[in-house]
Amino acid sequence: MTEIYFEERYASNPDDVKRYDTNQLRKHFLVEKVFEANKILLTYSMYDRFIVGGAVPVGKLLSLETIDPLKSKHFCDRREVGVINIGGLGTVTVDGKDYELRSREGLYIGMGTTSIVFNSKSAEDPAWFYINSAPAHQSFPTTKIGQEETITLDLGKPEDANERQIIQYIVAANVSTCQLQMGITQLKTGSVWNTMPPHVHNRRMEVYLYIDLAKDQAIGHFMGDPLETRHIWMANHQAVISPPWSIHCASGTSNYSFVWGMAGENLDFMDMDKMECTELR
Ligand SMILES: O=C(O)C(=O)C[C@H](O)C(=O)CO
Ligand SMILES: [Zn+2]
Repeated sequence: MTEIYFEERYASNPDDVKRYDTNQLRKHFLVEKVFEANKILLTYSMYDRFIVGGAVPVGKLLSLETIDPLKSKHFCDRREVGVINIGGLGTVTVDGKDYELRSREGLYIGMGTTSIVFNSKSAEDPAWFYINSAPAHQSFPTTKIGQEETITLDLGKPEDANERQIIQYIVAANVSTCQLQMGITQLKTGSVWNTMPPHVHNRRMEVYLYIDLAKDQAIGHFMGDPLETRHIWMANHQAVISPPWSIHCASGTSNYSFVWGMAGENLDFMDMDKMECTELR
């Protein structure tokens, strides 16, 4: 029996968030613990009913079984799932079929799947499976996204300290998906700003998981109404929920990467209402 822990997060009204103090901001939007050995940790956000979590199998299998808030027999009865491995070599077995995932490889799992089992090749270097999930209306085939199947966009400039690569895994151009999109953005050495100029997309919520950040470094993540921004200080392997009305961008004390995941009204990755950085308040 797999130990699955879940937490539920309700959606907040932007007018209320203006009055949140540091602890309230962290309680509602920060996901401090995403990964724990031999457990599946999940956070169910009411923003687009997006689930974010992690599975780290160390010397045993972990099975993504349903959780009570879903009131469904299987986790994927009404949902699709995206997985990106940020650890060592591992396998995801979907309805009996093995998908081997190296580090930075991804998997889309379609609605109607009845069994999802995570395994690591080695207990010394376990796989770290990062999980995103959203409600689905149609069953699309389970599809592995190797690094060669990703789409890379080069953005930013070193002189603006935001030179980075957006690596798209689950986007409509390469995987059939109902509403879930996922990818990784990697900042070049010396660049610290992601998503600058920032944007909102009222049609989609988004979650960022920060990775590749050294232990003695930190991320200052900006969120909120563009004219009422707030910040949350974050560490490596923490995630942050961005409501559809909120900007989501950060500066690190060094370079880093992050996994982004989105769900909502459309699959148009470029649907963003951008702000000039000089307009932010
Ligand atoms: O650095 C960036 O720019 C991003 O990675 C942007 C995210 O992908 C995003 O916010 C997409 O809506
Ligand atoms: Zn975004």
